[in-house]
Amino acid sequence: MNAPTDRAAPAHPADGPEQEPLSPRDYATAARAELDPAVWDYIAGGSGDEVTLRGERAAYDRYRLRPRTLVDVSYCELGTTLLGRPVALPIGIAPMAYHRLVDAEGETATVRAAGALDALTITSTFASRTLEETARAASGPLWLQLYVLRERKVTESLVRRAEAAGYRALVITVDAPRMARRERDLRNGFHLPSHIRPANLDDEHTGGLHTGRAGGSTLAAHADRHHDAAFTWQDLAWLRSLTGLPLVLKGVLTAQDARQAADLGVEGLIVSTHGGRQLDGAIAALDALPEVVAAVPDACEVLVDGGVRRGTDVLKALALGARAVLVGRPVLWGLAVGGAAGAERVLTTLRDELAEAMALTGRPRIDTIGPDLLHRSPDPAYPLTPDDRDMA
Ligand SMILES: Cc1cc2nc3c(=O)[nH]c(=O)nc-3n(C[C@H](O)[C@H](O)[C@H](O)COP(=O)(O)O)c2cc1C
Ligand SMILES: CCCCCCC(=O)C(=O)O
Repeated sequence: MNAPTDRAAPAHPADGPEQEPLSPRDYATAARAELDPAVWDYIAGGSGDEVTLRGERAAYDRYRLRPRTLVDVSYCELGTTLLGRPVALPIGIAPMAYHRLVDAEGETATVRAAGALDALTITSTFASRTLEETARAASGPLWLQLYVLRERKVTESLVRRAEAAGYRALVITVDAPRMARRERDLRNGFHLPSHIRPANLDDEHTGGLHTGRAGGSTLAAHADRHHDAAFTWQDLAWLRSLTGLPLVLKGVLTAQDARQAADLGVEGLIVSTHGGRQLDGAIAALDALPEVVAAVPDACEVLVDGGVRRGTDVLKALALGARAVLVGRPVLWGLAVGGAAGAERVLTTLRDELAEAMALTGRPRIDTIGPDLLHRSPDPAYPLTPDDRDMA
């Protein structure tokens, strides 16, 4: 059994004399060398046969770019707005549980990295720092991701705390009524090391996360106990009535659900397969994006996540109608390798690559990016190697 140990999160090797990683994938290689293998697997892995995990990358590789030339691209403007607030770039950080698995500081380091670029951060319900600590460390926009728990008063209290701490939106994850079977975690008997806990929840809702056994994942057992698998569209009205904060649904993949959400006055959608970690066999988020965008009025903003690893990926998602993309694993790789500075370098790389891609395709502003930029080829560019699978 390859269970995580109680050893401290890694010292950051990028501080040493080695060659600095250049791309997000370089960060993945460096992070993998650093992390406990069970932690690496928890982060890298997907559900089932990991078909959807691989599909997220393949979807991006199917698109080629159709550049325009002789356009003045001496300055490219990356700024946009999200839910009416300006952001410096259309790239934000996806909600991810337990950043302290990869860095002793955790979410407060991540949010400082995002703040340095004025990028959006979405903090997870299962953060390993409290939402208040994260808000104090933030200088960029901050949204809170919510898992709706059986005990509604816990959810309600998270909503109140988010309002008080200055969060600007609530992101309700709707693709995880239960946790999918993630076989890497089951094989590893994945559990949290003793110094890490879901800091936003009280002891009554955090038990059992620290003792693993081969064949089981304590995160899955915890979700079975506490997640409300009976939460439906009707219950969303309850959440709506609780707060004036904008609501964003994360994990929508069909026009039907998108329309239903927009009809209920939801302000935003995140098209997502949870990074290939929930329904295995689900359509890639990038492939679902056009139908979701077409189904909702402009007032309902559509973001996408899953498999974004290059600035050209961001460009492709924007061309298919996304208002912004979210990045998950690459941020944890950067954090593992270099703490806040490492996460910031990953985001900066993506930002600079996007600026380059905009210049080289003759699209100097976000509003010049549209579907005419894309050519869809029938097959992925390159078969994925086993290594790609883990970097996916
Ligand atoms: C380690 C890890 C933890 C995650 N935790 C959450 C979570 O707490 N809530 C949530 O809505 N999504 C969670 N996700 C899914 C991400 O928000 C996002 O959808 C996905 O990682 C995007 O794909 P990418 O990692 O390929 O960029 C998690 C993903 C990872 C890799
Ligand atoms: C899906 C229920 C447990 C959530 C744990 C954090 C998470 O979303 C993940 O993908 O891991």
